[in-house]
Amino acid sequence: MTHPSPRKIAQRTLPARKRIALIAHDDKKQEMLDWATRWQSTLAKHELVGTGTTAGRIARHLGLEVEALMSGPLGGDQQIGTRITEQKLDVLIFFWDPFSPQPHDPDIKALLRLAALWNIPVACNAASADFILSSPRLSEDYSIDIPDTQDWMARRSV
Ligand SMILES: O=C(CO)COP(=O)(O)O
Repeated sequence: MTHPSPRKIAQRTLPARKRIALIAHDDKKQEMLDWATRWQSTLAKHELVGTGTTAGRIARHLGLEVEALMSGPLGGDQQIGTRITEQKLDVLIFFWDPFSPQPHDPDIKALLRLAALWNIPVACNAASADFILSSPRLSEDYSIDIPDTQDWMARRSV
């Protein structure tokens, strides 16, 4: 059964101090480290979280505090997705690898779906991540449209 898309929207405010998720697939980890090194002082002003291996490497190499969730193949992408759904994450930086199939491909697809659904800024490569990190909105409160969950539930008849 297909569901209609949400009809009514609500707002939520992304705080000035953003909760930013950092994730990179193995062949993209060095690129993520290089990118994070360029943005180190900016990233240090925000709250960082990541899938296990990515978070560990960024914390070790850059000396930044990064909350490490489970490694991606063990469910880390789903944990990040849960944070998005619970409105506890504001930005997703995910350098996924377009050349290597991943055992947890359904989890990756689910994460990207939730990021699209909940309208948070997402970067899947370094250029997009540069745009997000250089935006003045990164360090300001910023209001986004999200689905109105109460309206959605009220219209469900099953
Ligand atoms: O697989 C990942 C994202 O899909 C990343 O997981 P790790 O950071 O543990 O390598």
